[in-house]
Order: sequence, then C-alpha cells, then structure tokens
Amino acid sequence: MNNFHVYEAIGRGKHSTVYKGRKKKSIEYFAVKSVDKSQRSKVLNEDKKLPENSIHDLAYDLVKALQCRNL
Ligand SMILES: Nc1ncnc2c1ncn2[C@@H]1O[C@H](COP(=O)(O)OP(=O)(O)OP(=O)(O)O)[C@@H](O)[C@H]1O
Repeated sequence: MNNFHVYEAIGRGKHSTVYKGRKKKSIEYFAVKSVDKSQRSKVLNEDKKLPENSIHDLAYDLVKALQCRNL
C-alpha cells in the first residue's frame, strides 16, 4: 500500500470499500480495494472465481493465438 496514493471512496462491496488510487511517481490510476482483515480470505477467494464463460473465452483466445504462431 505504500506504493499508492489513495483518494476518495468510489464504491462499496459486501465486505470492502473501493478507493481511487494512483501509483506513486506515475500517472496510472487503480481501483484500490480495502478489506477488513477478518473478511480477507472470503473476499480473495471470491475474486479468484471467474465466470465459466470468461474461462471459455480465455481458452478460445489462447488456442487461436497458438494456432497463429504455428502457421
Ligand atoms: N475497477 C473498478 N473501477 C471502478 N469502480 C470499481 C472498481 N472495482 C470496484 N468498483 C466499485 O466498488 C464496488 C464494490 O466492488 P466489488 O465489485 O469488488 O464488490 P463486491 O465483490 O460486491 O464486494 P466484496 O468483495 O466486498 O464482497 C463496485 O460496485 C464498484 O462501484
């Protein structure tokens, strides 16, 4: 967190608050999610889950990219 300037809250989740953030010494902006420590594992596990169609789309793109390389 020391690498970011954190500005105003831009959203709230069930167990978290999302802030506007900027990486220090850059003009890159990020959404910075702040989670209560007691809810951390729950939120991290939720964010790891991708919808099934996203996984399918990623797999399709990967296969296409590999096919292009082998041409
Ligand atoms: N990348 C982003 N850019 C802008 N706003 C965002 C971004 N990510 C989250 N937000 C805002 O923060 C809100 C809550 O974020 P998020 O979707 O992570 O919540 P959640 O998954 O429902 O909650 P939790 O993780 O606490 O269970 C969103 O509804 C949205 O308004």
